[in-house]
Amino acid sequence: MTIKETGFQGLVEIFPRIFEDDRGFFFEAYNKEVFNDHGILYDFVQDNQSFSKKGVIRGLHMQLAPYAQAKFVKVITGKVLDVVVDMRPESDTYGKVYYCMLDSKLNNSLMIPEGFAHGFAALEDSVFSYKCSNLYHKASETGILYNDETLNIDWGVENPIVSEKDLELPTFREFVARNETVH
Ligand SMILES: Cc1cn([C@H]2C[C@H](O)[C@@H](COP(=O)(O)OP(=O)(O)O[C@H]3O[C@H](C)C(=O)[C@H](O)[C@H]3O)O2)c(=O)[nH]c1=O
Repeated sequence: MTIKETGFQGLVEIFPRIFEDDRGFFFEAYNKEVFNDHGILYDFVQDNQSFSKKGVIRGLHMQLAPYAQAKFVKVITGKVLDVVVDMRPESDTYGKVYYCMLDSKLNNSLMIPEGFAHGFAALEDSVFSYKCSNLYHKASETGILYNDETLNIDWGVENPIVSEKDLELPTFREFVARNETVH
C-alpha cells in the first residue's frame, strides 16, 4: 500500500499492492495498521455504496461538527473524477480544490479528512464505495453548489444529472457567511 501526499493536510491518495495470478488479483483495500502508521487514526463506523450513471454529479456534500465525516473513498467499478474542497478555516489550503481520478482499473482510493466538502462526477457508469468516520446525521448535512462560480470546478462532464437537493445547496460565499463549524 503506497500513500501519496497531496499538499493538503491529511488528504492522501492510496495505491494498494496488487497480487495478480492466473485466477485474477487480490489486494488489501484497507489496513488499519498501515493507516495508523501514517497518522490516519479515524475509526470508520459506516460503509456507503452508490451507483451513478455516466454524467451524474453528486455533491459537494459535508456534515457539520460534531457529525463531521472523514471519508475513505474509491470506485468498485467504473471511473469518477473525485473533487474535494478544504473548508477548514485554519488550513493553509482553505478554499482550495483538489481533483483525484478514481479508477477501478487502478484500484486507487482517497482518504478525505473531516472538514472537506466532497463530490464526484461519474465519467463512466460507476459503483462508488466509501467508509465514513461518523454516522449519517441528516440535520447536520450541508454542502456547496457544484457549479459555484468562486470554486469554478471543472467536473469533466457536460449537462450533468444532479439531484434537486444538490441544486439547492448554498454557494461557497453563502456557506462561508454562515460561519458554521466544519470539523
Ligand atoms: C448519505 C446518506 C444518505 N442516506 C439516504 C438519504 C436519501 O434518502 C438517500 C440518498 O441520499 P443522497 O442523495 O444524499 O446521496 P448522495 O448524493 O450519494 O450523497 C452522498 O454523496 C456525496 C458524494 C458524499 O460525499 C456524501 O457521503 C453523501 O452526501 O440516502 C442515508 O440513509 N444514509 C447516508 O449516509
